[in-house]
Amino acid sequence: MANRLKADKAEKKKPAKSDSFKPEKEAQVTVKQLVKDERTHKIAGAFSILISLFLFIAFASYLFTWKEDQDKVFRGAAILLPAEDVKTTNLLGNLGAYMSHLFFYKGFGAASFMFCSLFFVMGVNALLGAKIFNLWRNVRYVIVSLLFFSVVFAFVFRGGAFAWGGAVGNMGSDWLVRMIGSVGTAALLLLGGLAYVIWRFNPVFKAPTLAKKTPEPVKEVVPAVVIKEEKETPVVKPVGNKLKDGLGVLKKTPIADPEEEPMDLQLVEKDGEEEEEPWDEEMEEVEEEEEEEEVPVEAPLVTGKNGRKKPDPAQLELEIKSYPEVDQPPIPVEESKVEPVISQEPYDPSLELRDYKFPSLELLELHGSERIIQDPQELETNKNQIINTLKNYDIEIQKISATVGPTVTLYEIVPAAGVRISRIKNLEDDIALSLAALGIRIIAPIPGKGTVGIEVPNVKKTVVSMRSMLSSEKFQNNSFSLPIAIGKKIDNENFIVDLTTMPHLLMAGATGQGKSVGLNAILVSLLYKKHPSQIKLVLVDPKKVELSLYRHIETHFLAKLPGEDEAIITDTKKVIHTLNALCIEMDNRYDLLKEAGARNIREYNEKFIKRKLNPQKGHQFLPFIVLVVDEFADLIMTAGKEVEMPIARLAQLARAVGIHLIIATQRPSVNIITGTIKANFPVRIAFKVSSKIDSRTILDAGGAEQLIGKGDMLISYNGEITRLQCAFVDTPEVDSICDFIGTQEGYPQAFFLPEYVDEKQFEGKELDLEDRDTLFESAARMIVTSQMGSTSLLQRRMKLGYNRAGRLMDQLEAAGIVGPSQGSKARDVLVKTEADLEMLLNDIG
Ligand SMILES: Nc1ncnc2c1ncn2[C@@H]1O[C@H](COP(=O)(O)OP(=O)(O)OP(=O)(O)O)[C@@H](O)[C@H]1O
Repeated sequence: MANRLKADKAEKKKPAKSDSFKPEKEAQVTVKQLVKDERTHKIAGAFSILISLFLFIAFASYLFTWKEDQDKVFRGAAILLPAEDVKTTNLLGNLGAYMSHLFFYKGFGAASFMFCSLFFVMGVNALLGAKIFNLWRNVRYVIVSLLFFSVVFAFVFRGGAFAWGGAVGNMGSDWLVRMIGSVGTAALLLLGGLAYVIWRFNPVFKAPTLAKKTPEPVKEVVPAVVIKEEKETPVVKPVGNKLKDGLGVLKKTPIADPEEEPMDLQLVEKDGEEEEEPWDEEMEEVEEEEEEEEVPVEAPLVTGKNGRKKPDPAQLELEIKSYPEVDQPPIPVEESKVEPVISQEPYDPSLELRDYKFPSLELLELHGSERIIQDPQELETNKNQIINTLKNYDIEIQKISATVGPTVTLYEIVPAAGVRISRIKNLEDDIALSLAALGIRIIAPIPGKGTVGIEVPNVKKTVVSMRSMLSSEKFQNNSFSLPIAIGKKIDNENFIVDLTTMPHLLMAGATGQGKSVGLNAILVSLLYKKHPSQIKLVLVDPKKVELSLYRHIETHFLAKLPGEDEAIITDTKKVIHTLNALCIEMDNRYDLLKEAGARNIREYNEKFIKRKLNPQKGHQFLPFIVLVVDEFADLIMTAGKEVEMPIARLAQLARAVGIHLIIATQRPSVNIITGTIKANFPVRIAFKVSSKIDSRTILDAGGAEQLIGKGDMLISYNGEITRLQCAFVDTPEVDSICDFIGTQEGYPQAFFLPEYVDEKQFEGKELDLEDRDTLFESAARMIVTSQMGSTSLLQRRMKLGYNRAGRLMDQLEAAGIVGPSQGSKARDVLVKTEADLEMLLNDIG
């Protein structure tokens, strides 16, 4: 330390004789050391403050006593000598009178008060050992003010007896009057003063708008609330629109998609408006300066004149009406007025990767002809066989129709009057046996139809290419938050749904039946529709090969634990950590939502985009997180409850905060797909499984054992079981998509999940400052900068679990940075400035 001036070396050299009992000797202290010593600084600081006070009192007193003392102080410094018997009336005696005379009369007049402020600033900085005030700025101000005001005072009070401007002021004023005359001097000084005020405060000069009629919403925008809101977030200005619309380039969905989109499998929903909506706006940051705080208020007017960004009135009105409730809670009236301003400058989460290009459909292949092959011969044979078989069981048919799908054909039968459908259901196995064909599934009755369905595999099957699914109208123009193209139904309708409405997905199937292809289809759908800022994937792949292709997109789309090399998790221990980290992320997100008064991620992000949430308080745009586990059985076998519990917790609660799970398993037995898991995964997919029991475990119904493999699947969705042919995307296609994305500029690193620390590691450990948490210093800085001793703030900002954040807080308390816990209230922050903190951190080393 600088203030430790005892010389250790000199002491060491001394023999341990009688000398050792002597007190330590003062070492030679050089002037340089003395000047650097902090005690010297403190003394100088205190002295400087004292001078400032002294001058202030003396000057103030001088204002009243100058007349009486003037003839005495004219005698000069002699009045300070002991021999002189002179007594002045200044409150601070002869010295006070003399100094005031010096500063006022011979110096700068009343402007001399500026010296008090200068000494005060220097004193405070030196005494506290921190740059509380910017010294050079103050010196500049003082010099300019001394010169300016002394001249102004001298000019204004010309001819007065009191030295308002002092010698310097008089000199300046006289010179100016000689040069440009009195009027010129007055004008010049006025201009000088005005120029300073304009430069410093940049006031708004408004020409009276007599004839102009400003549109109402813009006029309403001025209330104080707007200024306050915009103050908290950096102001950004949209300057362009980059939405691409050409062939082969997919349109993006808006970030704040409606989460509760009703699922209608029959209707292809098109949202024409979406194509026109600007999405990816280039934005440029405007420097945040106190003086420019009014810019947001003026912004709509200014940008309104800019041809590119001027919203037409209809659009404005639409925006106001579209979010009436979101703005309600705090101050309904003001908020609705605020709306038009904010919506003009929304936050753009894609800004950081504004040049990101979505993969084009050219990267996908068409696997064979997309045309469904209808073989009339085959249809006729099957029809006859069905009729004959049923006749054998005394079941008469009224009508039979066929729908040819990509893999199977559905024969729909209307039984003759009097035939009970339950009878056909009971004969299901016998009929299947008689038809002697693989993959027959009988649906009796077809829900909502009162007919019986018999699905018979086609001899020639059609591969459903991912490309045809993604180029479909339904995929391109939907308003789903997380659209996934799964496959084609028997009637050739594309099965495209919103993952957020599922909200989680369980997938099972024996080996080689199409699970991995199914997972790829889902992931590819998401990659085609989502910007890297909108979604993050957590990939768990115990088999180590299935998902490894996605490592190329790590910095774009993957999330991982801090400090991990690999983003794709293959190790069971790390899976447990990751799942727990996701639970922490979920809890943190719930805190954010609560604070924002939002019910789900959609509302939250909407508010964030509209800049209604302050990033300083830990708010940020929340991307969706999709956890994909390929081979869940392996994990459950090795880690059991440790995996099951966090998965169940996430499945129960994570939907509202935008975390969705997709879990695949080869072994759909009851000890793997437990009741807890099943209860929380309402949507389940079954590829071909080896037994009816397995089928029941997944779907609560048989049938999956009769599928024919190669992506033939059943999905239990909304209480209905539908047969689909899964979309096919081959490994090279996935590879080229990942390559295409991977070669583009990504974020500096993968998205970090909160750090999860196994509490067992800390058990029994004493709180020891020597053994501080690695995040101690960053936590200390964050707490001191924000001056909020809140554990939940630490949790959110640093993405920590409650326990770790709590431990950090205890360590900060032990280090004297925050005060003791005060229950639900935030702790007091004892260190007030960053400089103090740096000193403290240095001290505790
Ligand atoms: N939707 C599909 N359309 C056409 N063929 C498919 C489809 N899905 C899978 N296949 C065929 O089945 C093969 C095996 O599929 P996949 O690798 O997805 O099986 P899996 O269930 O993941 O197997 P494992 O559990 O052993 O990894 C694929 O290589 C492909 O030839």
